[in-house]
Amino acid sequence: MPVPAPDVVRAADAELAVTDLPRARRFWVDALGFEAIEEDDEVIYLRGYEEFLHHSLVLRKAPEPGLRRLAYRVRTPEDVQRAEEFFAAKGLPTQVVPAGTTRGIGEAVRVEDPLGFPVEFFHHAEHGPRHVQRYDLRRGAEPARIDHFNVLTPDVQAAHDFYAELGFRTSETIEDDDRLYAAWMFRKSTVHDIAFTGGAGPRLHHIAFFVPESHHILRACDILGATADHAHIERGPGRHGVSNAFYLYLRDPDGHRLELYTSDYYTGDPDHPTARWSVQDPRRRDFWGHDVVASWYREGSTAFGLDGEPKPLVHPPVSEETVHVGADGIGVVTEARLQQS
Ligand SMILES: O=S(=O)(O)c1ccc(O)c(O)c1
Ligand SMILES: [Fe+2]
Repeated sequence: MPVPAPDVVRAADAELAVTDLPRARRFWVDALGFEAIEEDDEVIYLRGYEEFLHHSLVLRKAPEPGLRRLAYRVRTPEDVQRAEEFFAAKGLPTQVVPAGTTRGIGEAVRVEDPLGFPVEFFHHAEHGPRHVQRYDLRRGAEPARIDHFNVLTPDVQAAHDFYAELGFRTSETIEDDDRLYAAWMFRKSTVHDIAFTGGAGPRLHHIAFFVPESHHILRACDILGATADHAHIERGPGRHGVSNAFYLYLRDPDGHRLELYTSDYYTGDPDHPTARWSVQDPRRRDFWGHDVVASWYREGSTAFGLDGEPKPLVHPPVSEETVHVGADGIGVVTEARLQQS
C-alpha cells in the first residue's frame, strides 16, 4: 500500500548559514529592504511585506556558509505526519523537530530528499503583522514573499520524477531528444515552487523572492550601484524565456544566490499544459537572447545534511552549459550572426 504524499501548499521558508551576520544584514535588510522581524547575535528572521507568516527567510551565523533547510508549508497538521511517513517509507533520513525550533514555526519534520537536500515540512506557524500596505515601511526592492527554490542536481530526470511522486506538477522544461536539462515544478498556482538545474549537487542554486513590479528590480540595481555594491549583481535584469518572469540574480556576501522575480503566470487549472523548451533555443533562459554568465551554471551553495555535515557532490555526465556550446548559446548566437554577416 503506497504511503500517500503530504499535501504541500507552497515553498514557504528557508534557512541559510552565513559567516558574518552584520555584513549579511547590511545586504539583505539595508540594501534589499527585507524586514528584520526578530534578531540576536546568532540569527536574523527576515520577512517580505506580503508574507503573513512569522518570516520568509532565516539567516543563521555559522563558521561555513551553506543551505540548512528548504521548507514547505503543508495544508494540515496531519500532513506533517504524512510527510514523515512518506520519506521514512523510502528509507530516507527523517527527524521531527519540536515547535519553536525555528521561531514562529510549529512542530515540523525534517528529511533528506533522494537528491540529498535538507527539506522541512510544517503546518502551524505564527502570523506576523500585515505589512503589505505599510508603504511607509516598505523599502529597497520591497520583497513580498518567497516564491521558489532552485537546486543543482546531477540527475534532473530523477529529481523531476521524485517531486512528481510528491504531488508537484511540471510547468516548463528544457530538454532535447536525449535528456531533461531543467524542470520547473509547482504546488501553488504559479510557475514553480522548486526548479532543478543540472549540475554537481546537491547544492542550492538560488532562493527567489517575488517583488511586486519590475521597477522594484531596477531599484535594487540602482541601490547597489549607488553604494558601489554592484559586484553583488550576477545576472540580469532581464526577461526569462522559461516562466516569462522579469528577473535579477544577486549574490549575497557569502555567495548565496538569490533571485528577485516578478510577473510570471497562473498555473492553477488541472490540465495546465507543460511548456517544453529546446536546449538549443537561445531565448529559453533569457527571452532577449542575452547569454548566461558561466558562474550562473557553475556555482552554488553547499547543502548541509540533517547531521549538519556538508553533502558530498555528485557530478552530472553532461551539462547544459557544454551541450549549448559555451556558457549559454554563444555558439548558436555567433553562428547565427556569422550567417547574417
Ligand atoms: O533562466 S530560466 O529562464 O531558465 C529561469 C526561469 C525561471 C526561474 O525562476 C529561473 O531561476 C530561471
Ligand atoms: Fe528562479
